[in-house]
Amino acid sequence: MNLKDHIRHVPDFPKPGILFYDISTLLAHADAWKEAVKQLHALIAPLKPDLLVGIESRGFLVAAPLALELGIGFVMVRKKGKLPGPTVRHSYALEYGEDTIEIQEAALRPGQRVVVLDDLLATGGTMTAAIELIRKVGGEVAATAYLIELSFLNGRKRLEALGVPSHSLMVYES
Ligand SMILES: O=P(O)(O)OC[C@H]1O[C@H](OP(=O)(O)OP(=O)(O)O)[C@H](O)[C@@H]1O
Ligand SMILES: Nc1ncnc2[nH]cnc12
Repeated sequence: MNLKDHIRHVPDFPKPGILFYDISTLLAHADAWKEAVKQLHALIAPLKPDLLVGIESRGFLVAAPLALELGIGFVMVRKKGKLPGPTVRHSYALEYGEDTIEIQEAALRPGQRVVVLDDLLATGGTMTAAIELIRKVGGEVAATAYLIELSFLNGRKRLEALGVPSHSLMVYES
């Protein structure tokens, strides 16, 4: 099965000039979605994380089923203002805008090894901010993983500079 057959390309969304890689079509196809989760499981299980972290919102869709499959917990990184109690937050730029994300201070125990999941790696701005937050609350980021990587936006290099490897199922080079 070619997972790329299940990704819809939408020009000029959410802004003129952006080609949007839509995972809705993958999620709606039971066999393709099951295959994607299976392939991510094969990449992540050998890393033996203590926890998975998912980034709101599409990252949740990827991290939650995988955490269940791995039999480990799942921690949310959310857009600002959504998490109760003490949090740390970080603002960042992404391919088509800017935003602020947060994690709860008590989300991780010091030294816990996490893998961070998102649906897509573009510039790496979102993931850089997430790594910053996880490190601030004492976590160790073993790796990041994605369904889709837009390699021409060089997110992987940006994360390598932080000492964090990236794994992706589908790579688009232009
Ligand atoms: O590598 P970057 O340039 O940072 O871009 C990647 C991020 O952009 C999208 O999130 P978005 O903020 O659109 O949120 P959503 O998941 O709620 O749709 C995507 O889900 C990644 O989180
Ligand atoms: N081109 C793109 N398609 C879908 N999600 C994205 N997040 C950042 N860039 C994106």
